[in-house]
Amino acid sequence: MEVGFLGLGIMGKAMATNLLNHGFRVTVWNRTLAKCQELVALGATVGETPASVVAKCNYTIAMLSDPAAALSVVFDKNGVLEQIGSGKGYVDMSTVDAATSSKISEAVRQKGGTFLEAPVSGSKKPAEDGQLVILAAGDKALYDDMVPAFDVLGKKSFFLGEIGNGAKMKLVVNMIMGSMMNCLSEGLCLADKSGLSPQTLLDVLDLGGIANPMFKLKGPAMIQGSYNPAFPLKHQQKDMRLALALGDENAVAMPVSAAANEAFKKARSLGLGDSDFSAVYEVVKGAGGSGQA
Ligand SMILES: NC(=O)C1=CN([C@@H]2O[C@H](COP(=O)(O)OP(=O)(O)OC[C@H]3O[C@@H](n4cnc5c(N)ncnc54)[C@H](OP(=O)(O)O)[C@@H]3O)[C@@H](O)[C@H]2O)C=CC1
Ligand SMILES: O=CCCC(=O)O
Repeated sequence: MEVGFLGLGIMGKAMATNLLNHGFRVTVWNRTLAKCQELVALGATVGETPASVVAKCNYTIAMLSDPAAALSVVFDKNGVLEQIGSGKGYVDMSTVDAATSSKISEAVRQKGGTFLEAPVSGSKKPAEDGQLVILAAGDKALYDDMVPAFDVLGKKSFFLGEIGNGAKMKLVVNMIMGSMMNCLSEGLCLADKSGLSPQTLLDVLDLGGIANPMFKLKGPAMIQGSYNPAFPLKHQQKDMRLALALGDENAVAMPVSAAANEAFKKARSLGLGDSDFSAVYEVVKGAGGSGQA
């Protein structure tokens, strides 16, 4: 199967590499074109623009940072829309809001193409290992066509129905994850300040009912103050912002998530946007450290 791939950031690079390793023919494009060279070494071909990738491939996947990037790659000059049409499918796996996804879907369909949103749960390592969870919605025939690629990229894919449902599911999941990360940060801080070992706290958590892979993976690095980005904090804050807007639309009060969003915003203001999202621990430590015991 031949696929185009737009966006070679942390996730896109891992996903495109995986497809190449499994025998897919892949044509890549990235805004910073130099980043394509690593993929060329693995057998990829380079497209000079998103439009040229779509012209070459019947199926094109995008993995871009945020709604602005997702829209730009489709609607701007040399964008996807210039070449999309009958017989061509476009699959956006970026995390965006439902309105962004709907706008892209309508434009692609107006040109005769098909569209699927397919954001993913799982980070850099699951992307490298083909263990993502794919949350697809939109054109069912395109979903069926993409199953061979999804089987390589993920351990499970869901088809969630109409456009917007994949985006919303992803935002709900990441809203929960961002709140949990803040809660873990407060717990580590509280353990430390009250004379307990943060590592022992992690050991206790891992044996109980709230054990989870995120605490197990991120906790030890947080204790070391190490925030090598797997999931950049600026993207987690974007997801909190979009999830809170979804709560607003649906009149759902989310005070816990709103507080978590403030902590991520604060972290961004401290220059931690490109660090891993677990760097929100630095904000919690700062707040916790300013007063008397
Ligand atoms: N990292 C993770 O753990 C996960 C991330 N996601 C989601 O996947 C998406 C990608 O994440 P990730 O790979 O981590 O992000 P990165 O920041 O590593 O990569 C972002 C990509 O978007 C491109 N980009 C940014 N702005 C524009 C623009 N205006 N026009 C064209 N291209 C643009 C970048 O190009 P350039 O190289 O030129 O900057 C790069 O290819 C995000 O929506 C994120 O929320 C989902 C699940 C997990
Ligand atoms: O959007 C990023 C999700 C990261 C994860 O699921 O671990």
